[in-house]
Amino acid sequence: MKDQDHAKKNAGESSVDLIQNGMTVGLGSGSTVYWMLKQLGERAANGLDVKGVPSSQQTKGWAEAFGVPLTDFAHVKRLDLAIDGADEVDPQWQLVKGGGGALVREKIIAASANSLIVIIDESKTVSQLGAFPLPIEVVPFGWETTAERITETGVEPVARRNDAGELFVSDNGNYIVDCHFGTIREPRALEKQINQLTGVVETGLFTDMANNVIVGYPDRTETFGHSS
Ligand SMILES: O=C(CO)[C@H](O)[C@H](O)COP(=O)(O)O
Repeated sequence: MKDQDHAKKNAGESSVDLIQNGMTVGLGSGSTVYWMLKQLGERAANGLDVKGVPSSQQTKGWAEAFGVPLTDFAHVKRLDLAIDGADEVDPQWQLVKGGGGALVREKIIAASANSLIVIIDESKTVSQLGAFPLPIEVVPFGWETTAERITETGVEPVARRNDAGELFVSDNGNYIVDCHFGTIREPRALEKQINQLTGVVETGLFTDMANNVIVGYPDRTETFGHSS
């Protein structure tokens, strides 16, 4: 296993220690979350009473494979906590997410949780957001015009495609455009600006949402936040 994978594994596994008996937990998406799910499945098998709400079809599949009991928003209105990865985390814990294309459901889950725990390997920490292309989910109808409106923010959006070269379709049936800002100086303002554009479903900027950040290294983790 590569050092980065060890770091992701450490961060993912360590986050499970914050899950208490009886909790309902939002389950994020991505390769760091994979390790969290694996560990959570083991804890559930050993008697931890927990229910998860998955943020993507991929997460749902992994959770089922690992034996993590699942529920949905038809049955729970609030989550005790959410655990999710990120593509970039700045010193104020503003996040860029959506590299895996699950940003809309991830944000609904984060907004419904009493606490958001972000699990990352050390490579995700940045002094300023923007090097990672910001994903924006857009409605398919007239998406070209939505992309044109997004250029008002000073960026040329690039439609995400799958390996076959077709437009990538999210779990919600929408498209994603990736925006190479380079530097995002005011994440809060940019998040608001983009979300007001007609045709935009959601952006991968998650501002003022994270409560804890667990940074994984190949040999340890560091936890930052209210309970650290
Ligand atoms: O936002 C996400 C998916 O939409 C992921 O949390 C993000 O891409 C990080 O993924 P990984 O843990 O695989 O590096």
